[in-house]
Amino acid sequence: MTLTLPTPDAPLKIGTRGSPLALAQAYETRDRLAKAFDLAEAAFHIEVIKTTGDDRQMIAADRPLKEIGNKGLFTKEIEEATLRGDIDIAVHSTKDMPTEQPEGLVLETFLPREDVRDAFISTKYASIADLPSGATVGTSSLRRRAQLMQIRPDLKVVEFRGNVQTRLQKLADGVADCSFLAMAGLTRLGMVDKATSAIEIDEMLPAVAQGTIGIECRADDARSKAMLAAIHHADSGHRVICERAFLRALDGSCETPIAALATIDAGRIKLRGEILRPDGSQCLRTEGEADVSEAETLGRSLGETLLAEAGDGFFDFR
Ligand SMILES: NCc1[nH]cc(CCC(=O)O)c1CC(=O)O
Repeated sequence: MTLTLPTPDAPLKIGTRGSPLALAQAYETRDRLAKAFDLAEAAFHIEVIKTTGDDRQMIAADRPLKEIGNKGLFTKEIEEATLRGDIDIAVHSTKDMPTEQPEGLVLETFLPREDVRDAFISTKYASIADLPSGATVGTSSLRRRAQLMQIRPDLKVVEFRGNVQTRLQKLADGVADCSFLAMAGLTRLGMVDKATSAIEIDEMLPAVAQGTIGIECRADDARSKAMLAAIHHADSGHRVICERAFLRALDGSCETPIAALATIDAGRIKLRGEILRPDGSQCLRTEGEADVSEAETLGRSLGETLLAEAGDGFFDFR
């Protein structure tokens, strides 16, 4: 196949959400493609698409995410635009993506993974360990909530959402004593100085695919596939495929209390995973390793093992 590259008159259309982080991720994708194919910025068009997750009313700041129903909250409308051909490629935080893609779309491209850790953010305290008994934690993430309750059942959790600026304002207003964000998002926004400290993996295992940009396109779009192949980062891909297989086996989403992190060393992939009861009263952990070529199988088998161990109703609120 001869590749007909995009031009300013017939640009490659890149779809993204409109948040500052989403735009930064779309620009990174565009810049990597421009460099790989020696193209001008004008050969790309960035199309902002509003998703349910961006709808202010739908997602009023005090409404818990779990009530809204969240499979594909930040991705559905963008996937539909890709299928219609309104855009050619869709740039996502892989962490926000359901484990299955709609018929006709493929998710095969991942950019080099950023810092996978969560950030601790507070103007009063240096770290989780430094929080006094009964301190108030602002988060909307079921995973972070359950992990915190597991190690610090004395803490009080309040619902907390919004972009970095909103959260910092809420902290300044005393709505909570601390909050949490992914280090990757802060880094990509050039705001890593807003993190009070980075939380080590042993203290808080990150969400599946945290810190990884994933790019989706139509399964039959040979040009986009060929272009994306040039910017794919293989190791990040193996790691995310392993973690997402784990999540899929558990039938989880970005808002189930599930955490997992795969690492690669000398051709071997190692996965650590955990599931928690929403109130943090129980945490089941697993760990295993395999050849990198078995990344998906490793994730699935560890997920199946934990699922069997958990039994019915593990994720139910009680
Ligand atoms: N669910 C929201 C979301 N999706 C991706 C990121 C950060 C970037 C990433 O993890 O790739 C965030 C915010 C956060 O958790 O702080």
